[in-house]
Amino acid sequence: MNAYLHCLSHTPLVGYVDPAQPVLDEVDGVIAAARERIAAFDPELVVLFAPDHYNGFFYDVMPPFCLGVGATAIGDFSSAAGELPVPTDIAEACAHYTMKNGIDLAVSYCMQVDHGFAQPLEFLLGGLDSRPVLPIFINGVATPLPGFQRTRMMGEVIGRFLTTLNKRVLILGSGGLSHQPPVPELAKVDAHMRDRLLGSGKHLPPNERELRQRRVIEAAEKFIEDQKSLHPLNPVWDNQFMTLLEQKRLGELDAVSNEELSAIAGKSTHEIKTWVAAFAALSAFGDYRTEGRYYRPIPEWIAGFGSLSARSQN
Ligand SMILES: O=C(O)/C=C/c1cccc(O)c1O
Ligand SMILES: [Fe+2]
Repeated sequence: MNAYLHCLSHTPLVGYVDPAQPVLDEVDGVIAAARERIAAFDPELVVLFAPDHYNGFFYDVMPPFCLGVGATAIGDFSSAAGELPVPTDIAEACAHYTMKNGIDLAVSYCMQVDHGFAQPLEFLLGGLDSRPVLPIFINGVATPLPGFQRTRMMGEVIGRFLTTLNKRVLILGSGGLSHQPPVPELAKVDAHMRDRLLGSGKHLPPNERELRQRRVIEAAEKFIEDQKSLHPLNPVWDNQFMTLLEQKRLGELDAVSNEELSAIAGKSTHEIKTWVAAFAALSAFGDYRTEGRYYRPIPEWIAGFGSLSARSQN
């Protein structure tokens, strides 16, 4: 019974607005090394905590957490599209266990996911379907958001469930660190976008999909020139956060409110709750040791870009 963890920033801007070649090579090297460690661990099951960006979850029903008993990636930007291989029996057992243990976890038998889920599976495992996956959505953009404490508790319960399986489990967290790309906010949008955020955005017409992606690409191009055009990246916060995880001080984040986090590091930084859930799940396996820590602010990708592995010690 052991577990391996990897948390990785994602960004759909890879291949659209890239940093200089030496930075690309550096990131490629970091990801290749993580992929090798994961391959050596040879996971039998992957648990993936990831957010959504108004591609699968909308304000018709917006859960803080949702387990996909079935899930399909839409292939936004250049991410992979297709069905995720979710083991139904394990997913259903996980949902029951989690609900019985005090966490209200929504379930979806047809969860639609985007690059937030697809990218780590592609980068770290070579594709969407290489291993059985339990995909767990954590709302990181649509207020009201879950807080750090609740997210940590959810991760701990999922982790306890995983320890019952007697399998080699890979736990992934996808997103963050500091960043604020141009994601629409319900309180600020016009009637058309409001309708999209309330649910009609689930099947965007191709021209609107193209416009949406163009808006993000243009924001990245502008951000390279003017780092005040979006909320600035915050390497100090990002490094403090990674140190907290390394030092097993997750609980200290409970005191940070969502409003504070948005102000410190940007409104999409809530994606780091996927890292908190992942580390909390790993902690259910006992002591852990981190490895492969990497961080670099990459404005081209609108991302405080981080990568961190950890292995359970028993
Ligand atoms: O518009 C989107 O779908 C999201 C874009 C984005 C950009 C940069 C970093 C991220 O984590 C993103 O999801
Ligand atoms: Fe994101």
